[in-house]
Amino acid sequence: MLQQFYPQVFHDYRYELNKDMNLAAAHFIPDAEAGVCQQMHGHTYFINVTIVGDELDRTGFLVNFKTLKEEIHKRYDHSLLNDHEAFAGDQPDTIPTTEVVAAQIWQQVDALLAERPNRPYCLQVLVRETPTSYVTYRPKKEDHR
Ligand SMILES: Nc1nc2c(c(=O)[nH]1)N=C([C@H](O)[C@H](O)COP(=O)(O)OP(=O)(O)OP(=O)(O)O)CN2
Ligand SMILES: [Zn+2]
Repeated sequence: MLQQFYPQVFHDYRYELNKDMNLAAAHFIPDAEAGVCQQMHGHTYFINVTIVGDELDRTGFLVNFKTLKEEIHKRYDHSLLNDHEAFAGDQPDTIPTTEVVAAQIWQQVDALLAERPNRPYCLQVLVRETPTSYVTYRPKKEDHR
């Protein structure tokens, strides 16, 4: 299946965890460049997050798969993305394009992981908006905690 193709990130952490999820959401891109996508429309977004680390927590997890799903799926499923504060502005980094959605999910997941004593790290977020279009977001070296 097309959605099961993942770009590999090379690293030397001991553990790598991947969590897939689907969510249904609507959006619109308020710019003439977006053509028909200026009109509100929906997607079943496919999301994959890649988490790495050298240490596990006391449960033997890098991070619980369910925690990741709750953070992302619960927030955005069956919502209009433009209604969320992060996507409500008119600056390029607040328009709910696939690129910005991927970057925003990275920010959220990074904030969540920063609180964990075993310090896992999100190395990649993949957001597929349609069967033919996806974006991967990878933090720069200077974003590393
Ligand atoms: N760089 C980006 N380009 C476009 C985005 C985006 O988020 N980043 N988004 C859109 C629209 O929201 C649209 O929903 C998706 O566009 P597209 O892949 O063109 O959709 P199609 O299903 O029509 O693709 P086909 O391969 O032509 O069937 C537009 N551009
Ligand atoms: Zn769209």
